[in-house]
Amino acid sequence: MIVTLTLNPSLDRTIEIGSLTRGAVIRAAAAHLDPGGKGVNVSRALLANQVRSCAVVPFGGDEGRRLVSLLQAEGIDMITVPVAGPTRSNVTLAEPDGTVTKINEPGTALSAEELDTVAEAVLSAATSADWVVASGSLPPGVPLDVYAGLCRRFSGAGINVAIDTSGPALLAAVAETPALVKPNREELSEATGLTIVSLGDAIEAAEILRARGASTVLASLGADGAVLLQDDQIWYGEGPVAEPRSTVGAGDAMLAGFLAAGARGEAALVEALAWATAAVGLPGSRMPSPGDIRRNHVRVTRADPTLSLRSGG
Ligand SMILES: Nc1ncnc2c1ncn2[C@@H]1O[C@H](COP(=O)(O)OP(=O)(O)O)[C@@H](O)[C@H]1O
Ligand SMILES: O=P(O)(O)OC[C@H]1O[C@](O)(COP(=O)(O)O)[C@@H](O)[C@@H]1O
Repeated sequence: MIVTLTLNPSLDRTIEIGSLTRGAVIRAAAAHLDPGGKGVNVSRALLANQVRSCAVVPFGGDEGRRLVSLLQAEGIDMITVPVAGPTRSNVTLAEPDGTVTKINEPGTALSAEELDTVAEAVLSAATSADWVVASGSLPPGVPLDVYAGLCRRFSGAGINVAIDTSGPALLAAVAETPALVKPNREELSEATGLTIVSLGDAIEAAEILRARGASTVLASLGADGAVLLQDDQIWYGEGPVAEPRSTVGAGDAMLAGFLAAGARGEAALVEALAWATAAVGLPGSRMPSPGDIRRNHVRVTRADPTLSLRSGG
């Protein structure tokens, strides 16, 4: 069983447009509303593929109630924690060539009492968990070491913790030896100060995170695929997407696929890439179901550090 924690969930509105012109009136071709936030999406992807999970979700205001009703409609197993501030809304502008522009609100502050209640919910759900996934940005006022505290709490209890966040919260968590971190290219670069233009740069940055405490690093590299550093092995993989619709949630689908496949080695990386590339082909942040996921187009090999990355760093 996999417990996910999303301290800063969102209502995700994805608006499909022809092209983005600042200052213009842009007529949208389509719009999608999805429940969002990184841990929420991991749970949605797991549910869509019949893997048991429990999502811990603070919610507030009209937006929060809408979020909970969307998650209920999907049949998500969750522990919801009512909080005073309204849940945020995040907007993505998606262009036909796959370019996305994301506007993520900061979210509203959680009080110390609310945070304690959320932490208790995670502890109670985690009694039967193999993994706890702590994912996404922190709302204002939440201590930057909150994920680090979870790592300390659960590594003592023999429960694996996966972290997908950025900035100081990522650095603090890495120091508490999480089983897994899933940075994207920007997060890797920010965490290490390295500019990442080749696979070798990404590997060097991931090695730094491992030296600081992360056991396994699954680094996603956008259209360039992903690299996995685990034990003494380094795997690289990618998969083509015939028609990109929206990359929102692709990283979350990747993490879900990796965990669903047992979180080890080449086979788990293939699964992670199959789920991520399937998500890119779906509108909004829709999570892929078994019928969307194709594994035979994913190529995973031993990593060649000299490989140049195509997409911008
Ligand atoms: N434009 C794209 N084309 C093909 N695959 C993509 C594209 N963008 C993302 N992906 C897939 O989704 C995964 C996660 O995307 P990425 O942007 O790195 O993470 P995040 O969504 O966490 O920022 C990538 O490793 C890749 O497999
Ligand atoms: O917590 P953050 O970093 O603001 O990110 C939240 C956003 O990320 C998402 O979880 C998508 O994440 P990815 O595209 O990184 O997989 C959205 O659902 C949500 O709006």
